[in-house]
Amino acid sequence: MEDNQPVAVACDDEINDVVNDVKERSRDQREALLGEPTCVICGRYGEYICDETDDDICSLECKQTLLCRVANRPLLVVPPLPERLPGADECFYVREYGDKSGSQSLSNDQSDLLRKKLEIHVKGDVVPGPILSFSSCSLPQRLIQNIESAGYDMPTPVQMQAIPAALSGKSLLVSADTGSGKTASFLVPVISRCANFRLQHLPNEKKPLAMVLTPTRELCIQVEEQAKLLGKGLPFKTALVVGGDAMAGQVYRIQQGVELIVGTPGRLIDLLIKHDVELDDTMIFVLDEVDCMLQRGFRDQVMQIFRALPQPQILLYSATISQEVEKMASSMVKDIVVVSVGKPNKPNKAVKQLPIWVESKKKKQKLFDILMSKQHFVPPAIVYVGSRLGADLLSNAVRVTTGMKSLSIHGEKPMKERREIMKSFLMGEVPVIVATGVLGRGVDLLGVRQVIVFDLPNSIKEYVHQIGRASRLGEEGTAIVFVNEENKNLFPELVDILKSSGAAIPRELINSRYTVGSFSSGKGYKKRKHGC
Ligand SMILES: Nc1ncnc2c1ncn2[C@@H]1O[C@H](COP(=O)(O)OP(=O)(O)OP(=O)(O)O)[C@@H](O)[C@H]1O
Repeated sequence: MEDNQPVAVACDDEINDVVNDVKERSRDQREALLGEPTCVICGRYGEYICDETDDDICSLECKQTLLCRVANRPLLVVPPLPERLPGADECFYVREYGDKSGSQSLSNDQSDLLRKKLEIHVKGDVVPGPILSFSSCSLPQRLIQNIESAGYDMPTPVQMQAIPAALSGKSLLVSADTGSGKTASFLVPVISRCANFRLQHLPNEKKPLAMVLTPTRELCIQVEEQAKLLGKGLPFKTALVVGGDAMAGQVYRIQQGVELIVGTPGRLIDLLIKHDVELDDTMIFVLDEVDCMLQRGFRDQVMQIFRALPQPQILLYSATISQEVEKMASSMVKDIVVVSVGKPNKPNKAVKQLPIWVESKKKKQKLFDILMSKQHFVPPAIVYVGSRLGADLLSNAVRVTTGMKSLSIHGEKPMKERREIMKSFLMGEVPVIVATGVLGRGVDLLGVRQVIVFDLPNSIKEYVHQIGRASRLGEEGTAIVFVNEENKNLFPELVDILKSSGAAIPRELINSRYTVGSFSSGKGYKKRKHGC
């Protein structure tokens, strides 16, 4: 594949198959699963988008009903778009006091003070200062309404800095705690720039304008769902491109015209190779969980997609970013701005870590004890294990021993089942989920306040992400962590993390010969006073 060339090769037969696949009747369409768009008429799977209204629909039949309804609807019921949105390359950030929204923007000194107070660190030239409200950076009015409807009264610190910086067109490498609102901090500028672009250019041009890649299907589903919510009523459509769902529907959706593609790298490459998708208007490329996306395994696919794009603005995000990732990011684009909020690569302070020394053969019993203890178990909880088979076996054992409903989730399960499991977990029907790394990063599991790390992952980075599932936006959560000699490779870093979080450290971990060196220069760790 040549640099900057579309990856895809047209295949008319396949495209015809896709077009012919459109469902005629509502009853031909299946029920919607968790995270999928739903038909605005009948509630089934919203596989298509009605061009005239921008609504999700399941079939030609429902499209017809929708159009009839809209034709009879009083005019004002359809929310009006703002008369004129600012251009994509206009400066969105208002520096003076008292912009037209009535909100205030900050002087340079005030910006510096606010950054210091909120631990916002910025490296790079001419970076716009932080914003104090969503209305102070000239977002489309409808987007501001959608942000309000989502219940976001104020931007979080990472949003305060990353939104104006991304709106100014700069490429960013952003790190901030798990659960700190990073997703909206890239979606808001993506939606704003895409909607403005569409309003200013030929209405019949429908090539994708932005792309978000993430490592797992679950995370893609969630990001697309949030993008749809925030982009509602704007010229902003999305396509989800993940394995396990039929490619035909995904291709059809893209060919109908979308602004944003959210996908996993493998399926996206596959789709781009087999189908003709023109990427020459794609102006924003987002890598969520960038450290994972630039690791061996994903890196080649990610770079292949990146090279097919015409020098887009890049937005790279994670809670854990190493110097190596920073170097790679700088090699992707010149003048990248680095934003970090709080202490990089550290666990979220709102998660209380409770490490327990448990020999491998006793781990199961320890888990059952916790799950059966009213004092220690806080459902719904996620139990992280190291293997797919381990996840199946352990959730089975939890069911048999505790009598509690428990399900496992991992990459070998079919997509449909994974969606259903997530749905019943999020609806509170299942108190325990045993998961591999597929639920370790990025997923926003509202309601989860307890994580049990049964098998420590291979790296401390993954550990930081896993325990991060126990807290969203600073709400307190706990992470019970099983440790034993088998995790000796992680001891120095683990002890470091536990020390810096003020967690009690098990005696066996402190005394281990694999740890001892790491204490020689350290101070102030807490010794465990009570056994768990
Ligand atoms: N400004 C805001 N006000 C209120 N809630 C918000 C705001 N921004 C985001 N949220 C909510 O906070 C939660 C966490 O956000 P999000 O999932 O984006 O975190 P994250 O930083 O991406 O975490 P992770 O690193 O774990 O992926 C979500 O439920 C989101 O809807």
